[in-house]
Amino acid sequence: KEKVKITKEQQALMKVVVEAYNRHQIPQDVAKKLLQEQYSEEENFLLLTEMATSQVQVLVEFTKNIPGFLSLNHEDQIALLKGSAVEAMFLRSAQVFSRKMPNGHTEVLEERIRKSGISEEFMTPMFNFYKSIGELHMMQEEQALLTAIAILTPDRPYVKDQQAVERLQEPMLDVLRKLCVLQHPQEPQYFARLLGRLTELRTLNHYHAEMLTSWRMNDHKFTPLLCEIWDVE
Ligand SMILES: COc1ccc(-c2nc3ccccc3n2[C@H](C(=O)NC2CCCCC2)C2CCCCC2)c(OC)c1
Repeated sequence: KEKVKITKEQQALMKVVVEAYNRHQIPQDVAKKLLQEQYSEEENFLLLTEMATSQVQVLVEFTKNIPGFLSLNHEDQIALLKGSAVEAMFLRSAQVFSRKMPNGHTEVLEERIRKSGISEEFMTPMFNFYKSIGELHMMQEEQALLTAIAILTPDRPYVKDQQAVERLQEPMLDVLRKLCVLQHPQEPQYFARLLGRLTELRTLNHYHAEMLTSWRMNDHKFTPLLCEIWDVE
């Protein structure tokens, strides 16, 4: 049985990505806000657009710290950010949702989200994803690397130099694979399950614009940054 070993370079790569991931956290905690009180559908939509706008800004800062990202062709940098922003947002939401909370808080949070204004048909795929992320009990290193791997997806629309993106994504996949073997020795399939979540994320991408436009309220207003990143307005 070959002894899996994380090299010095891989340790350094992981350290850079995890520190960037932890540095760029959402300013105030949306879960706390949602647990404090019930908001109207309009207030919830505003809260979502505010949180999502700040999350996109945080995502850009995180991405700039991914080794090699800033050396990519500039149009490709934009294509990767635009292509992964919604996935990164749902990945972050899933992590917020599956955080350990005092008894009963997760149920209250789920109820508040169910009643937030989002239409019924999207609840199942969204909560299935949140729960499948929760079941993995991901460490922060795994969360950071998985987010970087999602951003560095070579086959996003309009990416010209896919090989250059693959060359950045592969070392992340290698260190994540080794980390999974070392942290979850009893579960050889754990790495494959993590990557399976990225496939599930892509389906949420597909629903995203409709989730927003079908929010139970009139006159959905978006910030200019969200209009750029989301396919709305
Ligand atoms: C497009 O449709 C939707 C629907 C629900 C969510 C969602 N899922 C959540 C799970 C845990 C906590 C918050 C959650 N949220 C909204 C939010 O604020 N999401 C933030 C986005 C940036 C990263 C941190 C989370 C809430 C939902 C309740 C009403 C107010 C917004 C969502 O987040 C993409 C997008």
